[in-house]
Amino acid sequence: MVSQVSEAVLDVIADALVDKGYILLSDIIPDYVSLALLEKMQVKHDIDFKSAAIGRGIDQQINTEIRSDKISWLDKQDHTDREYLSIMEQLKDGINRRLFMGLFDYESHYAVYEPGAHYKKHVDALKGSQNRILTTVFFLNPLWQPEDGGQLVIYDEHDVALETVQPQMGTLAIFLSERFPHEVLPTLRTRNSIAGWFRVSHANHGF
Ligand SMILES: O=C(O)CCC(=O)C(=O)O
Ligand SMILES: [Fe+2]
Repeated sequence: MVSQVSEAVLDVIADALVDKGYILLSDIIPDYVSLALLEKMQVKHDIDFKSAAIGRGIDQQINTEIRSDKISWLDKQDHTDREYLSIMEQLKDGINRRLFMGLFDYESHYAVYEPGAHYKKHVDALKGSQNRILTTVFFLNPLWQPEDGGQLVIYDEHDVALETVQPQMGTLAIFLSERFPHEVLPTLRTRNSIAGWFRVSHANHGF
């Protein structure tokens, strides 16, 4: 079954990206999809999650002072992943139709933050190199409490905190990758999420 994102929701997302550059949504991904994704993460855990690296290409390195999550990339061939990716595809097309952003593809990974893990403040798009335009973070943690930590804090260009997002099951954050520094506060509970990036192609970007 492929779930549909309504035109009205796509309008809301596009308007928010123009007005503020980000949006937090809580009911865009159906529960049966979120539950399947969470179940898959829990089953896969310790099988092929790898320590996440920072940087790109030959500069890539693991630095647990900066980030200490473990990741596994989504795969179009997988039935459960495909359900999520098809919703992201609808977002891509809907946003492109409204805002002409030229979003071209989407890469995403599951991420597990074990107790104590965090990701220090950073910006997802390093000048020009990866063509990341829009970041998505989808959270898969039922019954999260503020005292569990692990919040996603989104800052503005002047490092003023704009939002402190609880990583609650079903919440999707979308923000412009170059504009918003953000961090994951140390978590006290195992924290599951899917981080993803809509990118423009090299050809579109003029490199
Ligand atoms: O999981 C989150 O809340 C954000 C993760 C993140 O910033 C990243 O993977 O780049
Ligand atoms: Fe990030």
